[in-house]
Amino acid sequence: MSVSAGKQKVGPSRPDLQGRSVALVGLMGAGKTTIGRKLAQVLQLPFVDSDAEIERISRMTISDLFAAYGEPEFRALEARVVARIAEDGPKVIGTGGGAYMNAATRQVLREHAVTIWLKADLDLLMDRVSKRPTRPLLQAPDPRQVMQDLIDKRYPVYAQADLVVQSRNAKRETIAMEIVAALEKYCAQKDSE
Ligand SMILES: Nc1ncnc2c1ncn2[C@@H]1O[C@H](COP(=O)(O)OP(=O)(O)OP(=O)(O)O)[C@@H](O)[C@H]1O
Ligand SMILES: O=C(O)C1=C[C@@H](O)[C@@H](O)[C@H](O)C1
Ligand SMILES: [Mg+2]
Repeated sequence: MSVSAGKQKVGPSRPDLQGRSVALVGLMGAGKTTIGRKLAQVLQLPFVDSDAEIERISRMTISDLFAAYGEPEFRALEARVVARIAEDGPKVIGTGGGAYMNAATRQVLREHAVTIWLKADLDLLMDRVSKRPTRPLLQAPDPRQVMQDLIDKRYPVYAQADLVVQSRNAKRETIAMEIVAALEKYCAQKDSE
């Protein structure tokens, strides 16, 4: 069976995920939500975004949750939501940027998903996130420095993901198909172990 993203037809087969989900991790602006949605179409799986799910359940925006309850409460809620999403059958999961920093969340994702780190450089991230003021951590006097600090702190942890795909200003379909190719290789190798 061949898979296609939009008009582009690429790749001979769909990865055999053996019931696992695919979870995208990485920093704010890397494209987890945007690419995740496209990837879900290609893999014919449901797409769930943990930030959107948190907003739906709480009926509050992420910014309002941070303001009303503080970051630690948000993180606790996020860990519960990601676990529930991951345990609930195969899908593509777009995680919030900080979700993978939680050790219990990493464990849940190890058990239920193939994790992909969408890696991006500072300029790309800043270009992307500067368009909308929806990310509370970046409502700071020097958001670029905040992002650099997050890169320093988080990249060694994101590096624990099963696969790394470089995010860049390429078509969403192109990045999604790179992920499919990486998944095919990864799953084929796992199956032969
Ligand atoms: N390949 C791409 N080409 C052009 N724009 C893109 C691409 N991928 C994402 N974007 C844009 O970059 C912005 C950030 O993307 P997105 O919201 O998917 O990031 P995210 O990783 O989910 O961030 P967060 O952790 O804050 O949820 C969005 O405006 C999106 O439209
Ligand atoms: O990187 C982060 O810590 C965050 C990323 C977003 O997805 C949201 O989950 C929130 O703005 C926090
Ligand atoms: Mg997102």
